[in-house]
Amino acid sequence: MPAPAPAVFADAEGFRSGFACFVGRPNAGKSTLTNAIVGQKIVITSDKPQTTRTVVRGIVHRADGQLILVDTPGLHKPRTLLGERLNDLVKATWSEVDVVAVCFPSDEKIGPGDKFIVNELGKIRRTTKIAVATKTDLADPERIAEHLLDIAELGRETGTEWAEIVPVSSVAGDQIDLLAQLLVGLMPEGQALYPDGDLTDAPEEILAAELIREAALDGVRDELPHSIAVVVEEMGLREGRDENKPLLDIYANLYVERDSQKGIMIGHKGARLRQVGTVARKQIESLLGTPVYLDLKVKVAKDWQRDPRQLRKLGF
Ligand SMILES: Nc1nc2c(ncn2[C@@H]2O[C@H](COP(=O)(O)OP(=O)(O)OP(=O)(O)O)[C@@H](O)[C@H]2O)c(=O)[nH]1
Repeated sequence: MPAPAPAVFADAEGFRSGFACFVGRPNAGKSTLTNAIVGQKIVITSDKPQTTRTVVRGIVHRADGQLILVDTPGLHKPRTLLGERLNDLVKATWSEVDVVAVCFPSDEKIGPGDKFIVNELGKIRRTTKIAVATKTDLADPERIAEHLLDIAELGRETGTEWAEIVPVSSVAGDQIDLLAQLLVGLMPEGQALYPDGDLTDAPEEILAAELIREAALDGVRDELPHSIAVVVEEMGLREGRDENKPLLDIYANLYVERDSQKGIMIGHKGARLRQVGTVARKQIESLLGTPVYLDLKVKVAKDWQRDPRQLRKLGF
């Protein structure tokens, strides 16, 4: 991780800086909201629950402050060792940030999963909590009003004091700027923590691996999404290229848990893997701004979600 360097606003009076994280049950829209606030796709999203596994920071630069967003996996009842590790990661993050924003999707009623999260969050006393009603484009005004009341009620029931309750839509871009402004206002006074213009401090290898995983998740079903892990083994500019025509070589392995899954990932005559590679390559090129050569291989790491040694190897 590069050392944070002070930015131009470092000495501006009244400048605020700090850390916030979005939490919420799987699929609540946390990653999409992170990308919307940062203004660029730095976190992968998908319609499969529990997509987020790594903690990636998004950095929001505003005239009045700098907001560092930490993305966390959805908290859920753990069924595997991976599940337990992810839950631990979530709680460790909560106690380290200045503000925790709990996301409640407006198109769904508040349920036991949300209560579980807010109760757990209540145990972390000092952190400021706000509630975000996400996906308001999927609900009509009456439903949103009812949802906001339910969120306030959940706060009362669990003894949680919401510093704000904010409805937003990442897809429609509604109230995103307001949310950023409110979050910055809740940060402690202090100088910028990252250089101006940096959008994330996640290493490029991690970003590339995540974009490959996102492409691989598209169109797979059942338990296969959870079985996919991607590791970038090697990444570097190809030597001997003209300075104006760089090419970034990326060698990555896509792990699944069983031979049958390997077959599905590769597809008929390799068609599916080629498609995943093409989609991922374009996304990586657009994020990093360099043409990419992507060498993607599918490997089997038998039952890796339950095996401590393999989990470590895959970065968990
Ligand atoms: N219509 C609409 N859909 C949204 C909005 N925000 C997110 N979604 C969709 O909801 C799904 C889940 O979004 P994510 O951002 O991946 O959710 P998450 O909370 O990060 O999910 P996990 O990583 O599983 O914890 C995706 O299909 C998104 O496109 C929104 O504002 N409006």
